[in-house]
Amino acid sequence: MRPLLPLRLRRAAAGALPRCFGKARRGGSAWRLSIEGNIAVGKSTFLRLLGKTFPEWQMATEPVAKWQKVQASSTRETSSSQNFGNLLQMVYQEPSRWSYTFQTYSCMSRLKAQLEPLSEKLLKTPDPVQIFERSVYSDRYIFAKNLFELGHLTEIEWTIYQDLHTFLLQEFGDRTALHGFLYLQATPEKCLERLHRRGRPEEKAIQLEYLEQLHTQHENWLVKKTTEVHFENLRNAPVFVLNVNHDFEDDPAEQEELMRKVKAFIKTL
Ligand SMILES: Nc1ncnc2c1ncn2[C@@H]1O[C@H](COP(=O)(O)OP(=O)(O)OP(=O)(O)O)[C@@H](O)[C@H]1O
Ligand SMILES: Nc1nc(=O)c2ncn([C@H]3C[C@H](O)[C@@H](CO)O3)c2[nH]1
Repeated sequence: MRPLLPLRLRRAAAGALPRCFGKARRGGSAWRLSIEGNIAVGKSTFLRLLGKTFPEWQMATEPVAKWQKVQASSTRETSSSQNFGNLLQMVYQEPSRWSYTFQTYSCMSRLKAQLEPLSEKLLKTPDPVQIFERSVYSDRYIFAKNLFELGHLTEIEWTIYQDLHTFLLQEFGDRTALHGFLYLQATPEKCLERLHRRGRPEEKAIQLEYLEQLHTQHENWLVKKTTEVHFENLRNAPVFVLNVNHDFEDDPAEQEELMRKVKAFIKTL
């Protein structure tokens, strides 16, 4: 495994002072964070709030629509109109058949999102920040790991997935690295309540037990740090835990407080 310097050391080596927020733009870079959290905890809602509060930041939503309608990527010769199916529905209906396919596809779509160049607008911003909804890391250390532990990924599938994941992340190294994580934390019961309220058809059969398993995976990776991770920069990345059990959607004071906390966290990076 090629050793990767922790990102903050690489920034320091390149002359950028990691504690100085204003220097983040040197070398055309931005502060890169991922929002992590259980299904329906409120990541998209939180991302929209961040977008409203900090319109100059660049946000990358989770590409759920692509998973719900898998299409061939278009080339000059082919049109991308053919729909090959709803992979999200397929993985929930038949997890042992479709988990490997899903994780390969979701990992690739997250990798593409993390490799997107900074927008012109962001490049003109003095303190550029990019926020991703989940990451190539949650793909492996939350979902794929959980599916393997549940027996939906076989030993051989899990081995190949991990091999591919490690290879891709080592190859793209710096370009996929994140400076920190915003972990939206709520009880699995609260997530189930929100999941039912949202009513996404593919998720109808999700039971509390699945959300409990995913909650444990998040806690082990981001809070207890007992999950074995394979990337030096990931081991050292700061995690900011935000308790979002409280329904903040109609509470502007709570929203303001959450946004203030995020800004303060970024200033510590
Ligand atoms: N803090 C909150 N208070 C009240 N309702 C919320 C809150 N956050 C989210 N919701 C509601 O919960 C539901 C799920 O939220 P959202 O779609 O943002 O979750 P998510 O974490 O992005 O889900 P997924 O894991 O599927 O991507 C939505 O109906 C949303 O309106
Ligand atoms: N199996 C599986 N692996 C993933 O990496 C993954 N990421 C998200 N999801 C599911 C959760 C929501 O239903 C829906 C939107 O987040 O997609 C995933 N499911």
